[in-house]
Amino acid sequence: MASRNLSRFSSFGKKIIGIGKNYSEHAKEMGSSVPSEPVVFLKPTTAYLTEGNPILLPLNNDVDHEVELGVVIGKPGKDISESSAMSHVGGYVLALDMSNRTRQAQSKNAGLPWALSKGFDTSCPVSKFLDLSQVPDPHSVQLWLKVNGVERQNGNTADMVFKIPTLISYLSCHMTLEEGDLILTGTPKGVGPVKHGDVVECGLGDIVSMTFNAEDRK
Ligand SMILES: CC(=O)CC(=O)C(=O)O
Ligand SMILES: [Mg+2]
Repeated sequence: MASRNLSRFSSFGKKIIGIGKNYSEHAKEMGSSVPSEPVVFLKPTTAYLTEGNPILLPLNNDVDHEVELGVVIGKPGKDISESSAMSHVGGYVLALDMSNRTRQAQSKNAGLPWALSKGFDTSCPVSKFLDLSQVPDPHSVQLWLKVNGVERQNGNTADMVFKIPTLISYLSCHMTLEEGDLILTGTPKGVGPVKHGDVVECGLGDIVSMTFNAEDRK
């Protein structure tokens, strides 16, 4: 695996590509079947949030937490093969894919895109950038999340349906991947609501953790 130091990224200013239902137990808890190819959505760059700033809950206040491993693209590419895909990874972040469930259910039922349910401001809290040496095996790390100190999610990236090389190859056949793009690789089971005043703490094994307060947006 190429070793590039991309710790110069203080934020990941490029597009955020979300992958849905990439853990079978989470697909099951959502009442969905396991997809036969990756389910893809986008979040705008205004979704990024760093520690020290609150998650602003949208007005209908029905937001779930989803803790995820984020893959940061370090080398641009199009039509990337699975065998070369990992050489395009520049590093990782711990990420939250905050999701407005009421709106998402409305969109699903109407056959409409998830953009508003997934893309509201502050819907993508991220940790500091982790370079490749900090996550030597991205397919074997624990993802955990607590709300107000109570565990809600605890899963392992080994259980991803589509592994990182498959995701990179698949996505790059549809859109050019740019340096600084972030791929959210899906969440394990245990998603649940976050309300005003809640404290959300999550981690990637003992590699990194982050904490965010949630507030109703004004
Ligand atoms: C049902 C979802 O919101 C899909 C998703 O984002 C996931 O991580 O799975
Ligand atoms: Mg997600």
